[in-house]
Formats: sequence, structure tokens, C-alpha cells
Amino acid sequence: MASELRTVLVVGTGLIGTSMALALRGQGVRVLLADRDQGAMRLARELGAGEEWHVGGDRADLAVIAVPPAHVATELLALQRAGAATHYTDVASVKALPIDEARRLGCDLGAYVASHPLAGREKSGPGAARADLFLGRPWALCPTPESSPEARAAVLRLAELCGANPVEVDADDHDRAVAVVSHAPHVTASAVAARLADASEVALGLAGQGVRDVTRIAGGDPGLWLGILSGNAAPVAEVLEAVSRDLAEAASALRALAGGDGTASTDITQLLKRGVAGHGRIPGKHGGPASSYVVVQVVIGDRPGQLAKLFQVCDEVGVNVEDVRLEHAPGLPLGIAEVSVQPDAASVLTSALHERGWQVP
Ligand SMILES: NC(=O)C1=CN([C@@H]2O[C@H](COP(=O)(O)OP(=O)(O)OC[C@H]3O[C@@H](n4cnc5c(N)ncnc54)[C@H](O)[C@@H]3O)[C@@H](O)[C@H]2O)C=CC1
Ligand SMILES: O=C(O)C(=O)Cc1ccc(O)cc1
Repeated sequence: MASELRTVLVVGTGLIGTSMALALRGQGVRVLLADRDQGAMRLARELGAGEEWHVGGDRADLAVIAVPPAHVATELLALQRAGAATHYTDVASVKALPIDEARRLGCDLGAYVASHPLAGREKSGPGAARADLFLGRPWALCPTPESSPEARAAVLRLAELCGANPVEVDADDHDRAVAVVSHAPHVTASAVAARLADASEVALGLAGQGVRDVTRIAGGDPGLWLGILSGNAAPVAEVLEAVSRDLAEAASALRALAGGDGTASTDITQLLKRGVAGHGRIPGKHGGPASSYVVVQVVIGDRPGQLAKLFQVCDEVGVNVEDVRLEHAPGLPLGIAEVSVQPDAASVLTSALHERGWQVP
């Protein structure tokens, strides 16, 4: 069932709400914006994410509730009472909590399909928003038995318009899954990063890419993450208990090694090998098998618009960007964009960039 989304209301114009609004604007959708923090709404509007909406304003085809998990159901109820939209979704990182609360509050569950884009950043607020945040990323849809086919179609269309890959999944299964792939990794990253709080200047001066990779997500907003973890407490605790067992075993094997017991190295090797196997199972883009893309490195100036120009070149020569990652050179006004492309597209992109004067080391 195709669903036309002409007007979308975004409530909560932070990182996720504004990113979605920008993606929708890029697809020609009219976007209405609301946030209880007027500053966040105004910044989103100035970034071109849409126009301000007030209760009693135009009715949207779909309202997207992009606020912290604990506030989703009360917002849903208020919006439904105001007749703000025909259909509703939310984007919270946990799914059973908002659905259960919405049911308890007596929301119209027929018009609502809970959802969660598995894409984000360690920064909050509209200033961190990116129109391409959801490209190629999974987007979980968790309809309840009450959800109408029309509501499902509207939320499916939202995910498609943002360039994401919709996946339908039961809310409890979703919560158990994200405990493994998102929430426990966040706490683990925080625990590793916490060791750096009182690390010596010498140690910090020796920090390389590995510790940056492992701790990047630990930079996320503690208030938001407390809400996410509290909303998925038991499944996350279960994963952390398993991680703790592995860490305790590794520490005790290392103590034994330090004491001269060479046989303990087997336990360490086993953990390292299980780590390699687990890492290898992370799927590539579009949920397919872990893919072997070729990375094209491009030197870019650390100023607004450079990445957009780079993507413009990719577009001109018909090269699909599978992934992109930015490396900043410390102390230099430049960075390196690492653009992952299909193997046969690498030489096409490299030549096009050379021709246009880009530095491709
Ligand atoms: N940060 C991330 O990487 C991801 C976050 N999410 C989910 O998206 C939702 C929003 O997260 P972010 O955009 O990162 O947070 P954010 O902190 O950047 O933005 C949240 C916005 O919601 C507003 N807000 C809070 N309560 C409100 C209410 N009752 N009514 C209206 N506005 C309200 C705040 O003023 C703020 O502007 C959360 O539920 C989070 O779990 C989902 C995927 C990724
Ligand atoms: O920063 C990243 O890479 C993330 O993966 C962020 C993220 C945070 C919370 C979510 O619910 C989904 C994704």
C-alpha cells in the first residue's frame, strides 16, 4: 500500500528529528517543526529543516516524535488529542516502553507504529544534524496488533524517504537485539573511556585510532543515555554480565601469565578469536554480508560544504557512496574523508577527483 507523505510534523528538533526533517525536505516533503525548547526549534528552522508548528496548526499526514524515550507516550497522547496528524511514529532507541505507556495512557494505537532508525551520532541537538544520516541504515518498525495497515505504510514511506532500510520486528525482540548491538556497547565504551579520565598526559599523547574507535560513542549525552538504558535495563544488564565474565576471565588469565603460567595464554587467545569472529559477523550496508568495499581517501578542508562538494562529484560520475568516515589531522585545518565504494568504482572516482583538483593521496 503506497502512502503519500505530503506534510510531516517533527516533534523534537534535536539530532534525530532535525536530520529526518532535512532528509524529508530534500525529498520535497513539507516539514512542520515543534520542540519544547524554542531555541532548538529556531535553529532547526534556520538550518532549512522546515517551518514552525503550533498546536492547532496544519494537520500533518504523519507526526514523528523524536524526543527522549520517557516522553514519547505523553507527547503521542497530547498530539493525538490535538488532532495533529493522521498517523504517528516515534524514533526512540527502546520500543517496548513507549508502546506499553501509550497503551496504558489510552492512545489510539491504530494510528501509531513505533519505530527506530539505527543511525545516530555521539552529538546531540539540531546543530549536529545530517540529511544523509539514515542512508543505507536499518530502520526498525514495531507495529502492534492494533496498528492499521495505513499507519504501517506511512512509517514505511518515512524510512524509504530518508534512504533507510525498513525492517519489521517485534518490540521485545528489538529491545533484546539493540541491547547487544547498541546499548551494552555504549556502556562498555563508557567504561573504557572512563579509564582515560585520570590517565597521564603521556598516555593521552600516545592515543591512536584504536582508542578513538572504541570510545567514540562514549561521547554521547549522559542524560539521553540514562533514559535509553533505563528503558531497556534487564536486557542490557544481561549482556553486560556476559561481557563482565569475559573481562574477569581475561584479567585472571593475564594475572596468571604475569605470574609465569604460560598455559593461561590459551584463554586470552580464545577470547581474541571469539572477538574476531563476532566482529566479522557485523553485516555490511543494506544488511548483506560484511562487504569488502574499497576505500578512496580524499584530503578535504575542515570547513563547511567540503563534504557536500565531494558527494557532488560522486553523484556526477555515478559512484554510490557505501560509507564515509572522516579523519581529522590534529592541529591542521584539513581532514581525510575515507569514502567506501564498490571495487570497480574506485578508479572512476579517483580519476574524477584528480581531474577536478582534489588531493587523493
Ligand atoms: N542520538 C542518537 O544517536 C539516536 C537517538 N535516537 C532516539 O531519538 C530520540 C531523540 O534523540 P536525539 O535527537 O539524539 O536527542 P536530542 O537531545 O538531540 O534532541 C531531543 C530533542 O527533544 C526535545 N524534547 C524533549 N522532550 C520534549 C517534549 N516532551 N516535547 C517536545 N520536545 C521535547 C529536546 O528539547 C531536544 O531538542 C531519542 O528517543 C533517542 O533515543 C534514535 C537513534 C539514534
Ligand atoms: O554513533 C553511532 O554510531 C550510533 O550508532 C548511535 C546510535 C545511538 C542510539 C541509537 O538508538 C542508534 C544509534
